[in-house]
Amino acid sequence: MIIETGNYLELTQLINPSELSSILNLIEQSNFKDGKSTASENAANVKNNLQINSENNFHAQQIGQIVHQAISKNRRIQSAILPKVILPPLVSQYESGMHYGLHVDSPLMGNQFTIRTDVGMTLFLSDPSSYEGGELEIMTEFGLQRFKLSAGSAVIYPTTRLHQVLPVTQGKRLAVVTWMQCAIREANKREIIDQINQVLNELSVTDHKESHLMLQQIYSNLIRMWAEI
Ligand SMILES: O=C(O)CCC(=O)C(=O)O
Ligand SMILES: [Fe+2]
Repeated sequence: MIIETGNYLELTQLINPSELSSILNLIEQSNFKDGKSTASENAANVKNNLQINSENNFHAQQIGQIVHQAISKNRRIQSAILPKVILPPLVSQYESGMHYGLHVDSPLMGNQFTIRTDVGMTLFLSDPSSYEGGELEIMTEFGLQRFKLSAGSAVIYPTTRLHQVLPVTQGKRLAVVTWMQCAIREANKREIIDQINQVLNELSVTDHKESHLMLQQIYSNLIRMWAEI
């Protein structure tokens, strides 16, 4: 029995190749703007990239829908993150020489509605061999972790951590970034809920019907105790 655990979720192929090419097509029809416009004052000082903003942009809204659907049907995300609200995503582009220095994301975000940002997500859109640099580097509680994932794969991480996008020195890095408010605010509680859910899935294919039912009750009651809706 392997229980996946932790607050850094790596999702291989969050979107499939056809969703990826739809997103890339939509991006081709959109215009990028200076990314400083969506950063808080402190972050704007270290932010040097280009962005497409979902608000008032039809193509970006369609990208948002594809990403939203992929998040909603992904069982690992639903189990470990319990998203309550997902922000309309931003599409970002880093060309050679661009980077996003060490920063902390705003705790509250959103224009049409405000969410508390519990976790952030980067969905990588470019083939990692097509650009140099551009790793997402997070100062985790276990030390520095770098992510440069395959096109279509994503990482979700606690927004409480300082992070940066290292300079792109060659090629172009495209990514979709978004933030979520979780039904359960604290990461350590979400981890317990996720672990129970994984044991429940293991038990569901065995004959331990009473244990399964009992654990389902514990799982449900803990969510009732901890969720803020
Ligand atoms: O592109 C990324 O991997 C993360 C970008 C980021 O940190 C941000 O937009 O706040
Ligand atoms: Fe960030």
